[in-house]
Amino acid sequence: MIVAEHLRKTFPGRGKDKNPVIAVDDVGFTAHDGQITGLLGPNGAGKTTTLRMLYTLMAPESGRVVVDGIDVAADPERVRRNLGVLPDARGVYKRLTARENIDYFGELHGMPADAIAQRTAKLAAALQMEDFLDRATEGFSQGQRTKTAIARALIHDPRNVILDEPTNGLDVMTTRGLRGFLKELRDEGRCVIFSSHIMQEVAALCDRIVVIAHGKVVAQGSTDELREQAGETNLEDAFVKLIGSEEGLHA
Ligand SMILES: Nc1ncnc2c1ncn2[C@@H]1O[C@H](COP(=O)(O)OP(=O)(O)OP(=O)(O)O)[C@@H](O)[C@H]1O
Repeated sequence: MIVAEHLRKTFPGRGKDKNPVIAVDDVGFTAHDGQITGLLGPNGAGKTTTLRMLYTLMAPESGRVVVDGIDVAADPERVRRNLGVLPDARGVYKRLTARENIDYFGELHGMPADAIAQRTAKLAAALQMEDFLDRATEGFSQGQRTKTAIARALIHDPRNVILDEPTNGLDVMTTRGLRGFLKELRDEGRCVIFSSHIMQEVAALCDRIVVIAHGKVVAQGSTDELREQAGETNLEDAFVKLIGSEEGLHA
């Protein structure tokens, strides 16, 4: 379970505009085990910055993150052992094959070789990676790189999974496959959080949706609860009302 409490992050102004950028402003939500939680918001809403604070890459200016009862600021190492992260920059090593990329992370987590091999086989089957598993990742398509980065993030079988825009740039079939995979992770009882700027994406997949705009949580709940909060029967109308724009409505 991941709890975000009153998170705030400001960046100094750069260039001509010296005003600081308030990227995240009092963001709070709980992502439960056995559920998929979606962070939905338009470009620049603060999703990536929020996720970076959740997965210990960036310290919040105020507020805190608690993962499975552990305060991230107090014991980031322990938290990281129970997190699988797909960052916004996928960053696969291009000289290595997909399998070597995955193995490397398994080794960093101190896993024995046979456990790495077994887990890789399971992930490669679930993500339909068998065709390219032993190819060097240089020249990989965006979907192949994303799948490699997801498998690498999950090699150590983490209880909590955080994915930044996992379906970005993926084709319809790959997206369908990935959705099924995320549902499996949820059904295994894991806590899954992902960000997206596409309403249909989160509506199709998430048990809970946290709607973020201009660094703030403007609404959260199930799709039914969001419709109710917005006073709209149509989900699309509800999102437009909550976010205040039509951005992100069309995939
Ligand atoms: N390192 C940084 N330095 C300065 N400003 C930043 C930095 N990181 C993020 N920002 C600003 O903070 C705001 C939130 O950015 P963030 O990347 O969190 O949004 P997002 O919701 O993930 O957007 P997108 O969907 O476009 O990826 C934006 O205005 C962005 O320009």
